[in-house]
Amino acid sequence: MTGVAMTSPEQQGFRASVRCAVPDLVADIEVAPGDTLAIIGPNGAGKSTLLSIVSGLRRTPDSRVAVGSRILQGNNIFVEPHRRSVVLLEQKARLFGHLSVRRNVEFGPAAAGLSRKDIRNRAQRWLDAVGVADLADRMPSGLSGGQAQRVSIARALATEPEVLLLDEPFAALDVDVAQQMRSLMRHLLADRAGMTVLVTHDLIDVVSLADRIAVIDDARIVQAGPTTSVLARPESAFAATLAGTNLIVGQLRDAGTVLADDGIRVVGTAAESAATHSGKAGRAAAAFSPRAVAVYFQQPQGSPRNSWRGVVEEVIPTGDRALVRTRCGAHRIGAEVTWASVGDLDLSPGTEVVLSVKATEVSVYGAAGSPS
Ligand SMILES: Nc1ncnc2c1ncn2[C@@H]1O[C@H](COP(=O)(O)OP(=O)(O)OP(=O)(O)O)[C@@H](O)[C@H]1O
Repeated sequence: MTGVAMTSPEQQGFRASVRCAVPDLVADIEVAPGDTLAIIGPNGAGKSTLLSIVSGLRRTPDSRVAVGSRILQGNNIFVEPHRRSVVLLEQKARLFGHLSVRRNVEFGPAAAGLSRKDIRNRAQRWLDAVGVADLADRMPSGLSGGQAQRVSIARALATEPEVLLLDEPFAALDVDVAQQMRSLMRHLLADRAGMTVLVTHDLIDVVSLADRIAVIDDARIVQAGPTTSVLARPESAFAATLAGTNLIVGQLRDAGTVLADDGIRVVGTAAESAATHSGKAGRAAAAFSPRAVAVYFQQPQGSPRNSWRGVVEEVIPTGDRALVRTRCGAHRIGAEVTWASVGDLDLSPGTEVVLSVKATEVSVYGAAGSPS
């Protein structure tokens, strides 16, 4: 990707063409209205630098940033961060410690010059939307980490930004709280007409929230495309590691069951409550580790709830074990097994096998995006 045209009024999405000398960073991104782009990549790849430039917190002379025909940076224009309608939400909730929860959420609408009544209404709407209305009179020091992050989401969204930037928003939270927040965020994003850029290291964040992915490595974008395509055909070591988890995306049939387009049915454990676990258009993802996959010659006894016929494509050494990559329908499923099993089953490319996974080893959660 090279220079991004910044003046076409037909293009209503968010576009940034980032050029930074120190650190040396070149990255062009585009996000369509209503979409979420995940930026993934190893530590030090340049993700946070990218967000700081598009939010206007860091000024680099050659970068260009626009939302539709509104230029935020470029053509001798530099819009200050608080006037961009771009909000950055970080890992750590940064609430104003001297203001109550309600006042924190009212801050943005008040700064935008809304009437007192509109400020109250808008803050109340967001306090309700993120489930913290009952905490409105508390001070930030009296909140748990998860509550504080909910309030900071309400505070960010109460400004109704055109562009929401999320920098590892759940990384500092306990696993259960992170899961609740992810589910909340997915619902908020599904209703948003604005654009979202999400920086994350977490596969579940990517699959739950992102329509598209840009993989950044060594300060360059090395792959970009729809989430499921990039994860199915990762072109960088980082994306491949992230995609190392077996992932089957399809329609949610009932709580914990995903039916993929090629007919593979996966029964798992719903990671979220029944009311919230399906994503856009009823899409859901089932994820399980290659270590949870057992390989047999024939249908195993006791008929486990997940068993699929497949053909071995590759046997890859991973130290004291082997990763057996198999093709099942349109999917690739990896199984990590001992070398003794490789020998006993005589596994090599072309061997027909039956794979099985316990439902308790499979996490099912709502997925963003549509099939690619
Ligand atoms: N102001 C600066 N001056 C010089 N180098 C910087 C500056 N800011 C960041 N860097 C360097 O630029 C590189 C990219 O940093 P950045 O924080 O953007 O990476 P990241 O992808 O967000 O990493 P992480 O996943 O660890 O947060 C790193 O090597 C970092 O040390």
